[in-house]
Amino acid sequence: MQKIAVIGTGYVGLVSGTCFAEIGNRIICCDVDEVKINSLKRGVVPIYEPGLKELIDKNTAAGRLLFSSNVGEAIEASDIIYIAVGTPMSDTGEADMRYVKDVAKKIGEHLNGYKVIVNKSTVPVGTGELVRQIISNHRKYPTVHFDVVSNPEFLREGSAISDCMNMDRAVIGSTSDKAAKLIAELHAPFGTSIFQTDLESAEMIKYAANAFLATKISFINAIANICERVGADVTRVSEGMGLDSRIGGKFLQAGIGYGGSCFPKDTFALAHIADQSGYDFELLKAVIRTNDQQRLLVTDKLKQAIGSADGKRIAVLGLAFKPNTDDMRYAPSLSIIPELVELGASVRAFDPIAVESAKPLLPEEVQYFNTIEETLEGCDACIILTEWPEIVSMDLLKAKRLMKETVLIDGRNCIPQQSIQQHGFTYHSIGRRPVNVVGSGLHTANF
Ligand SMILES: NC(=O)c1ccc[n+]([C@@H]2O[C@H](COP(=O)([O-])OP(=O)(O)OC[C@H]3O[C@@H](n4cnc5c(N)ncnc54)[C@H](O)[C@@H]3O)[C@@H](O)[C@H]2O)c1
Ligand SMILES: O=c1ccn([C@@H]2O[C@H](COP(=O)(O)OP(=O)(O)O[C@H]3O[C@H](CO)[C@@H](O)[C@H](O)[C@H]3O)[C@@H](O)[C@H]2O)c(=O)[nH]1
Repeated sequence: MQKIAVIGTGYVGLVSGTCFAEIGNRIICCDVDEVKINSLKRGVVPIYEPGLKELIDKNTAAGRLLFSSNVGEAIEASDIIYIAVGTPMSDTGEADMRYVKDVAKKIGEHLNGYKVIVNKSTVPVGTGELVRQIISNHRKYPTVHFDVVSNPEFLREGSAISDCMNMDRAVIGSTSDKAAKLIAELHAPFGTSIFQTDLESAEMIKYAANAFLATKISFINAIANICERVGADVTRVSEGMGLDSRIGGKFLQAGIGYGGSCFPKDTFALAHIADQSGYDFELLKAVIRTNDQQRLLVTDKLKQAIGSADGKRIAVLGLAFKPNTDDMRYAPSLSIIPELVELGASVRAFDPIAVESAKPLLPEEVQYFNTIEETLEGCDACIILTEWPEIVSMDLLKAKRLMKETVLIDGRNCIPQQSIQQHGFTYHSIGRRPVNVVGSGLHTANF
């Protein structure tokens, strides 16, 4: 049993802290946000993540998982300190390091014995060294030692607990073999394979992994755009490509591009790190540009289908950046809906979970509904932005009866081809070819 303080109870701190408690450690999840900590103490979980509330309840009841807004006390009472604070995108695109620096200072001030400081936040190369310096500069007891480890997090929102419990690998970077071994042992109950390396390489692995996944997405989106022009079907193309084990089928789902709390900011941050190092990462900059352009396709396709959006009633299904989360960070809906409102459309929105997080971020003219059916009533077109299971399996026959015009813009290529064929929608996708159109070069069809 290790005594661990996890500093920062955002997505990563809360999920990884809870998973470390689940395997028998004593965890104090701490945060400067007292409102968040107080709600966690009352059993109210501030984020939506399947299975998280149940796991938190179980581990708090067992006394293994505690919450505190006294960060200093949590540091003093622990042997391993995980830094899991945010590193958001700054105005200039680089990672904003102010929270990591604040925490490092706090650790220095409360270093009352040997501790291993582990960085879980996604940070530029060199942060481990920076953290070491800040702690040293603020040490109350200069003879007390500590080691710094980089252990980046690879969980995905929506499947975070399973990702944490069944990691493909734990990346552990440190200059201290003793500290690296301690963190490797911490992961043993998960059965995780360990990849041990130096501090700087561990920090780079996280950015490189996210940038590579983002590249796969932008690549398949570019292929989808070509498919539309030449009459191929991107779904079949990505399936066929993915069967090559050197390529793999994951992250080849074409659509309106990536959003979320990580890919947008981490691609920008890596491009910035590259610039600073004197290397112009043109490839990554093209990935970012392709992603920005991809979400513009929605309104282009809408105009193509219904002409002007002015005065039209448009249903938007799905607001979160992906299913199974209420996270709205860099969600495509945040740029597409304001554009629709600007074009004069009356927007009716549905999301099974994310409405409350979305409302403050969207124009006040947007109307929200509790069911897909209510949302679709009298609409001139329906746009799918998130592939929630209830949206993917919506009753298209009912939808057809409720809507004024049966126009469907599927930004996630998620509606089964057969359903579209059966129900006579004017269907626009991102590079899919309707099943009954052979070799026509068309990407839209009226059945
Ligand atoms: N969200 C993800 O899915 C994910 C996955 C892998 C890695 N990451 C990385 O992990 C880090 C955390 O991401 P997140 O989404 O959990 O962040 P978040 O922004 O949701 O939460 C960060 C938390 O840190 C707290 N905090 C800020 N300064 C603090 C301080 N001085 N002391 C104590 N608490 C403080 C904030 O109040 C907030 O609750 C980021 O670097 C991110 O890139 C995120
Ligand atoms: O084939 C695909 C796969 C994903 N996406 C989009 O890409 C974004 C990110 O999806 P996903 O990676 O599933 O979610 P995140 O929770 O953002 O997780 C990513 O970002 C985290 C934070 O760094 C990392 O820990 C994870 O490993 C990494 O997958 C979402 O908008 C998805 O819709 C696609 O468009 N096509």
